[in-house]
Amino acid sequence: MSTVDGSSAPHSPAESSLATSIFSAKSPADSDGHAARAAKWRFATQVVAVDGSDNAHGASSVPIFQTATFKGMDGQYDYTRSGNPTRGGLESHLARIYSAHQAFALSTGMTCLDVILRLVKPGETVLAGDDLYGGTNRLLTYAKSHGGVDVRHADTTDVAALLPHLGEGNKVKMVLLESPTNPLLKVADIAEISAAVKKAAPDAIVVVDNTMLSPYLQRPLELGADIVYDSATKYLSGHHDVMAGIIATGNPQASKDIAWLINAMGSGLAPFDSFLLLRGVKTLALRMDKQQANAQIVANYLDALGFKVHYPGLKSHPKRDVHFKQASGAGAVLSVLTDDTQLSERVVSAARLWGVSVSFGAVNSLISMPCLMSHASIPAHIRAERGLREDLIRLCVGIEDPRDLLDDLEHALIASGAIVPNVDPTLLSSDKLAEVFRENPSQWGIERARYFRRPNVEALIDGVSRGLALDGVKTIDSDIVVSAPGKVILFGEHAVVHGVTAIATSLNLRCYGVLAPRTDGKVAITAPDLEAEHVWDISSLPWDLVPPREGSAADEKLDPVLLVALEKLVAEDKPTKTGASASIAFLYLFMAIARESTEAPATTLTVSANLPIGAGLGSSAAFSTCVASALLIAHERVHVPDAGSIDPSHVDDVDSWAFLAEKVLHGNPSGIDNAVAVRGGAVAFTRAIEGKEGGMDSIRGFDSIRLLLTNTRVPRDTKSLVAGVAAKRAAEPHVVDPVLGQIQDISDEARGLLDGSTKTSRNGFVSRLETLMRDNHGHLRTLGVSHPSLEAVVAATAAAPFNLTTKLTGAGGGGCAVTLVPDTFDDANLDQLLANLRGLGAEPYLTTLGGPGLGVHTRTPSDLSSTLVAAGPAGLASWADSLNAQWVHS
Ligand SMILES: N[C@@H](CCSC[C@H](N)C(=O)O)C(=O)O
Repeated sequence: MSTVDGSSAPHSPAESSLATSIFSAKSPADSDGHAARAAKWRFATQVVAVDGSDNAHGASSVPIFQTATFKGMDGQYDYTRSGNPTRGGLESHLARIYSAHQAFALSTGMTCLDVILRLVKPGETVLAGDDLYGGTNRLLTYAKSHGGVDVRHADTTDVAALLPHLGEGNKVKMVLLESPTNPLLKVADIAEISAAVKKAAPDAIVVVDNTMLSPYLQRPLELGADIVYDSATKYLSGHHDVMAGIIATGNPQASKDIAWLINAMGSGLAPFDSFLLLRGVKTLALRMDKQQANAQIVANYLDALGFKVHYPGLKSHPKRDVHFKQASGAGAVLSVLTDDTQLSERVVSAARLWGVSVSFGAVNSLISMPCLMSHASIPAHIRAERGLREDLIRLCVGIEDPRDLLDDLEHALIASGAIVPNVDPTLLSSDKLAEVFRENPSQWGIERARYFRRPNVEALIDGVSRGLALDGVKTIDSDIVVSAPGKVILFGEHAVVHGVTAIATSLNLRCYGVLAPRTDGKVAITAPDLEAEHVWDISSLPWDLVPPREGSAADEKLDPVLLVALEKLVAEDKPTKTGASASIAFLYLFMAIARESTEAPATTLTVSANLPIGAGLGSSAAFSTCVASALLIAHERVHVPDAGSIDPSHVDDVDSWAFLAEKVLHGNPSGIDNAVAVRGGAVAFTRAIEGKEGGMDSIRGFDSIRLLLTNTRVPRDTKSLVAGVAAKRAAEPHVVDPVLGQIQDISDEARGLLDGSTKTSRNGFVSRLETLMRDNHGHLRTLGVSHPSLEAVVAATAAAPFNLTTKLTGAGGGGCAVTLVPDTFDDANLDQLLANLRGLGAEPYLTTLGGPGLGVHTRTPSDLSSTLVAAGPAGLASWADSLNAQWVHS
């Protein structure tokens, strides 16, 4: 019985708990920070790294202290019932991998439950699940009949079903859960139940039997449970050559109580068995990965044959989302119904490679009939009441080659008559199936199974292997952190449609993205501002549809077939329109850049922006730039220097991919928004029209200027505003054409000011820009695209003492206005102006014009995704600053 850190272990044999491990009692010197690094080891490392360095002879595995007694009166150990170094070594190791305060090794899983149940006094209540292992049910029944304990059962998949037992007047001392349950694989929300119990019955403890998953896949103490136990006979030891049980406790009181009971009862694990368990546990992660991959293959196979399969790894599992919220895998036990008990018996008897045996968790696969075997001790009528059907077959999957497992299972299914291979589906028409269903619903399940053709086993295995990353998942080493700015059109909106040059500049309101590694073969997007939250198996994406491509730049056109396939795929999750567009754009780039599934890195992209979305300020281009740059960096197609700026050819590549994403989002964008988002500064854009040559020129190097950006919050319809100007031009060319000419002059002059070819002082520069803005706004008013809400902002900013110049930006008809704020403008006046604008119902943002484009953080600490989301739009700027300003830009 050992503490994780060895610190609170008793030192006198006279005390009840004596089991401080010889391996954790003293810590080796930690001059190189080893302890801090070791604390971050992943599970597969921790489980192997048994700390055996402190034993007297340097034995590299924990020795077996096969002794009942220890000499002396003041040593650490006196009697093996109270403590033994081999058991102590095991317990120290397990405490760590369970994230426990203390761990205890006992003789079996049922001994663990026996010890734990002794915490309940006569008259107190144990509230347990309604699907639970037969031995658990037996011991609970005994506690009721012989110990005066009030034992109740409820459906633990529904926290509401537990609440009536927990409130005032109830004496619930213990809530006992399995998740997933044995054998129906029902899932309880451990965190939700633990929180509900703590609230409604603060003195009650939550106990979880974690045997079905082991601590590798689920650690209930981290979810709020007080005590966890496992039958270590199963996954922990892994070879069915030792019986053992583990109790892991989450707090000092539970540890103290359990330690006392184990010593008093003498239920601690024997030294030789402790050694066997310690040996077995080292391969837990390795075995479990293979076992659950095989289980997924078997579950998919039976599901494809039309059987009702209970397995949290199947999409049809009703609590799949809850399961994967609390566990990192579906486990390796599944159960299946045939609708006919005798048929099930024939299937089980016909299996050869699958051993007919109770228990699970060993490296070899087992098949059983729970009602006749592991759960036979539950009376038949109670089994029926609890939905445990007699025809249920339990499959406990091992590490064999899955092709042999499927072959043996298929042989058993055919031999028993459960399936007929490769029946021509036309022989069993859907009409015929409907008829069978009407006459005999239970026969329908079997006929339906017959209807299905044999699944393509190789494809099934391949898909699962890739999905679960058995062939080595491709991912990235650490988080990739990128950012890109929004934009405003400073001059030339609307006129640009008619061939006039428009000038857009970047803002220091930005979108930030973190691309983080995953190890599960999936790709995900989390963009709360865009309502995008999706995860996909990489292997399930439509890779066959990715168009072939040469070179590093993106295609000019979107592939319509891939686009439609992705639209359908994303629609399955019923997203909002914005969420769907963002997800499709991300997936399109994810696939088109990778080209093949084997090249696609398992990652999660998390995105957040302090830029208003859908206000004409280039938020989608900033998003597209973040997606494109993060993915290109992940594929090492864009290299990020430690200092200086990103290579211009790489910047061009990012721009081409961001433009492609913009096409997914907007159909036919001009490209000006992504050009600004990628390059920053300003861009002069002229559309090729009526034989006139177009072009896009970057303008860099001008000093940024303070800008007040005011969102009127009046929604606008860009299409009809653009059409309105075209109609006006057709009707009144004598009015509109001269206006367009004057706007061209404004853009030309502004370009000269921004690129430095027109020399002037800083004040002259700002004041000339103000004049040009005032003129341009007047022209836009003439074109009919202003709006009372915009004119109210113009008036509010022009009023004394502010005297500032404002112009609408973008489509007009509402939307946003921009106001230049000269360097000398008084702060108190600025505060007053912001308040006045808010008073008009508008949303003002103080920002600057002309900041940098694409930014990439050069030395990224890990786990930034959650802090990015937690920062929220208002905290993003300080979040970015907190990354020590180690950014390089385009
Ligand atoms: N005869 C035994 C059956 C043990 S079942 C073991 C294991 N927990 C399982 O679920 O297979 C008994 O009655 O306890």
